[in-house]
Amino acid sequence: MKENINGFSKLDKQEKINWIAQNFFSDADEAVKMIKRYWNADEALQKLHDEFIENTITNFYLPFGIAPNFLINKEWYTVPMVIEESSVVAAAAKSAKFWSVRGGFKTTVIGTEKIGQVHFLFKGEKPKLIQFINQIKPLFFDETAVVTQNMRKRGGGIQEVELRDKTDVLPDYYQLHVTFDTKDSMGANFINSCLEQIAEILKKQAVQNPSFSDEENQIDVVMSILSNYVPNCLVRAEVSCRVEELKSKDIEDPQLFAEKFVQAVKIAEIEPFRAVTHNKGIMNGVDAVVVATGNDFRAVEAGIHAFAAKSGVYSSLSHAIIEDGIFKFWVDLPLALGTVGGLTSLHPMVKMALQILKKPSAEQLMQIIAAAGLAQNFAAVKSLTTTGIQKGHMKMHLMNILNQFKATDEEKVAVAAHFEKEIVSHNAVVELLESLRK
Ligand SMILES: CC(C)(COP(=O)([O-])OP(=O)([O-])OC[C@H]1O[C@@H](n2cnc3c(N)ncnc32)[C@H](O)[C@@H]1OP(=O)([O-])[O-])[C@@H](O)C(=O)NCCC(=O)NCCSC(=O)C[C@@](C)(O)CC(=O)[O-]
Ligand SMILES: NC(=O)C1=CN([C@@H]2O[C@H](COP(=O)(O)OP(=O)(O)OC[C@H]3O[C@@H](n4cnc5c(N)ncnc54)[C@H](O)[C@@H]3O)[C@@H](O)[C@H]2O)C=CC1
Repeated sequence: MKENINGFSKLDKQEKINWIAQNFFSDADEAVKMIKRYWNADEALQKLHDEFIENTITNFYLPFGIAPNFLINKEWYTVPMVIEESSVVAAAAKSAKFWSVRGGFKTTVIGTEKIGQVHFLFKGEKPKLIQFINQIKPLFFDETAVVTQNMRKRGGGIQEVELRDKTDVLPDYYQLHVTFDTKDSMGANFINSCLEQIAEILKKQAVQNPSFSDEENQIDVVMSILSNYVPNCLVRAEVSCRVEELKSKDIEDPQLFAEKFVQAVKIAEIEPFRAVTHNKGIMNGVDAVVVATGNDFRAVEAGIHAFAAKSGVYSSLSHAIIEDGIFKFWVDLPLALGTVGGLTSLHPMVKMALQILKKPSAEQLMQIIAAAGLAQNFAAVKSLTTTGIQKGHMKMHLMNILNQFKATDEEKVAVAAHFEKEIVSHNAVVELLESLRK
């Protein structure tokens, strides 16, 4: 067995598959068959997917589910969700339906500012640097005009360039902290292109600046890159109703429910161990729509968790209160999203997801995703504070357990009927299957 290789990238697709099959599987032919079973029958479509990333050997399916009945700012949305975990789509759908008859979700885009930074070292006198940056600042806009012209026509572009002194935390370290509006694109490539040009302008102008010493002339640019921390690209989603209106099939005593729910959210606000799981519940909804719409889930995850820790202590992203008999539950999320660019016009299922969402702008998508996150969080915390999470989650997970034990259709029907009234557990399902098979 050979576990390392030089020049793997230069092999063709079949050679890559053979190398994997021969080195990691006792039955190489079966492994090749499995890899190819996941190829798309349409060769052009397969080629498109092959070319999204590097060293592609096959596809990896995730389910594409639908959560209907989201009423957001009085408009109906049907929300596509791509996720591997059972009960998430059901929970989102259940919450959406619940809130649709209680006024729906109200969402607001609080800001759309994106951020990028040129990180550089300057060994010299700070007042001279400040004066220099002020002097050359117009060039950052003028000399990037070609790159930014289309974005400016859309009403976006570079908003501000600010010098930030970081020498108290790292010797000689300064930043050009640049803010952008990238309209309907996430903007990573646009921002990085602008930043690299801004860095060139900075270095070129420094060399030519007569008031700098020989050392000050040599500004050392360490890197130029967007930040995925976007606290001012922020959206709020909220739901509210009179406490008594919370009464439903699972909520017999709405006052008690509301108080316990608020308490559960407070615990997530002050206790990081709980906050992480609480926020994971929010991300169940957020990530599923982020992935379905072809957005960069790593960027979204990184930015949101940094936001959750902005006070210095990791805390809940959502909040709840009861005020004057009104139950109010809301979430603030930083979300840098695109409805153009990236994979949005390339991946056929992403195009379909965006079509189902009625071709949203980036701002509309921020609001839909925030609503999906809040819906998910409501469902989870509602279950946690009433029945416990396992009842509903395991009900949805039942099919996975049955498939794991290769249950036949008849066995599935019999087991599902049995668990209509019983709580599902892995052991209970296995025992029942074994008794059916005797
Ligand atoms: C699972 C449910 C929804 C069952 O809830 P239920 O009361 O058994 O559902 P129901 O049969 O009464 O149906 C009501 C509605 O729920 C939805 N629904 C119901 N079943 C389905 C289904 N099979 N397929 C699609 N949708 C379904 C659907 O909208 C349906 O309306 P309808 O379509 O009939 O008009 C509920 O128990 C629930 O919301 N549980 C919470 C589940 C959850 O949060 N899962 C996430 C995974 S756990 C986790 O990762 C996070 C966590 C919990 O740790 C976070 C935290 O700690 O905060
Ligand atoms: N740290 C990070 O998050 C990084 C992420 N990326 C990747 O970059 C990609 C996103 O970059 P983008 O620049 O958004 O995509 P992109 O490079 O595909 O560019 C989108 C382009 O669409 C055009 N456009 C057309 N209509 C527009 C409209 N209405 N509003 C705005 N722009 C419009 C603009 O020219 C814009 O620059 C993602 O795939 C992401 O994974 C790349 C580098 C770093």
